[in-house]
Amino acid sequence: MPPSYAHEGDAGADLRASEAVQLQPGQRALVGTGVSIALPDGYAAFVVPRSGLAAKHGITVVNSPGTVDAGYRGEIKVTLLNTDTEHTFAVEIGDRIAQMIVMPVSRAVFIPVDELSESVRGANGFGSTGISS
Ligand SMILES: O=c1ccn([C@H]2C[C@H](O)[C@@H](COP(=O)(O)OP(=O)(O)OP(=O)(O)O)O2)c(=O)[nH]1
Repeated sequence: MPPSYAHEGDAGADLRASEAVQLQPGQRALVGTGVSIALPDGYAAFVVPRSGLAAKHGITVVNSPGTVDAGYRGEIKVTLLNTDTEHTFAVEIGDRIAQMIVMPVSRAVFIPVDELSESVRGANGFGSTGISS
């Protein structure tokens, strides 16, 4: 089995294709990795694109970041998308198609309140900063 990380210090563990797929321009495909994991409670894994595939070939992950729940025991699959408008992209078995980042996560619970605490930003968003009034 190849090492999980391409280099010491990498945050993302390599996800490799367990099947060969041809991605036509604009086409997406759910690609198997042959990997199943059991994350500890309080952790999640996120499936994210590889920068090199994106920059060189326009290959991305449709649902990036794909969320792998701690309770999931099935095969991790990658929803690859070929954003290139001209070239078909060939995925071979064993190719590194994405990476997986494992992180501790908190689980949010919504609690209804009448008022929220004040902040400098308040309700301003969507490009509201850096504009002179
Ligand atoms: O890129 C991904 C994203 C998810 N999964 C697996 C692990 C995850 O735990 C499960 C469900 O993912 P998610 O919760 O995003 O799917 P959903 O569309 O909300 O469906 P579900 O009803 O199964 O939760 O699918 C993958 O293999 N790859």
